[in-house]
Amino acid sequence: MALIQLQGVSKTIRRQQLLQEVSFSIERGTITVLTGINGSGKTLILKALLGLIRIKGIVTVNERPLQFGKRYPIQAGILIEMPGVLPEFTAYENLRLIADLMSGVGDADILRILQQFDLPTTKATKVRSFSLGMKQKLGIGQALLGQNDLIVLDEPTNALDTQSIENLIAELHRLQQAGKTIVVASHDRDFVTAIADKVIRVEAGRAYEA
Ligand SMILES: Nc1ncnc2c1ncn2[C@@H]1O[C@H](COP(=O)(O)OP(=O)(O)OP(=O)(O)O)[C@@H](O)[C@H]1O
Repeated sequence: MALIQLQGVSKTIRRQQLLQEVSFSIERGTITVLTGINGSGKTLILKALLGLIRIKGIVTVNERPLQFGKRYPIQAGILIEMPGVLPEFTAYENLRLIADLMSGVGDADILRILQQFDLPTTKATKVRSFSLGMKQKLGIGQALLGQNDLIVLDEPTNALDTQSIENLIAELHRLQQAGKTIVVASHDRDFVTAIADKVIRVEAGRAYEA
């Protein structure tokens, strides 16, 4: 049974049809990757399946239709567009803020994420002094923290070095083994090949199963 299904999803903004009859399913415990050139519609599809934009068509989660503006039915960790990190706080404090909103996430979980992505664990280093790649890794860490059923990452390899991409691949495989469902948008071919169970090619607002 699919965790998420998109059926005939279309989106028009100012008379421009940006998504056209997008239909595909996301199976539980799999890694689905949306790939395609800049502006093809990957981010809009991610927003549609998260109920973040109003659409025509149907998105079901656990076989129930999603309703715009209603609470999302499952717990999701999300990185879309710029990472939402607070510059005056340390990496630990940024993750702690999210952990405090969740139950059962302790210091050990936070430290494991910091170590996995080679981020400073000290109280001295504020995020304001982080490089672009470090901020991106912290944004990924925010999405991976906690017991999320679904993890959605938009272009996670942006600004990451080779070692960090390898760490991310290992972490995504580990999460998949733990039964998480992962959806990623990426135009990084090697990364896509390394992680994808299913590839959805997005072209001019249409989606094709590769
Ligand atoms: N709020 C909006 N208003 C008008 N056009 C929009 C809006 N959001 C997205 N678009 C347009 O929709 C198209 C798809 O955008 P989207 O962000 O989904 O692309 P993408 O495939 O994620 O691109 P990238 O690889 O650059 O992240 C683009 O042409 C974009 O300009």
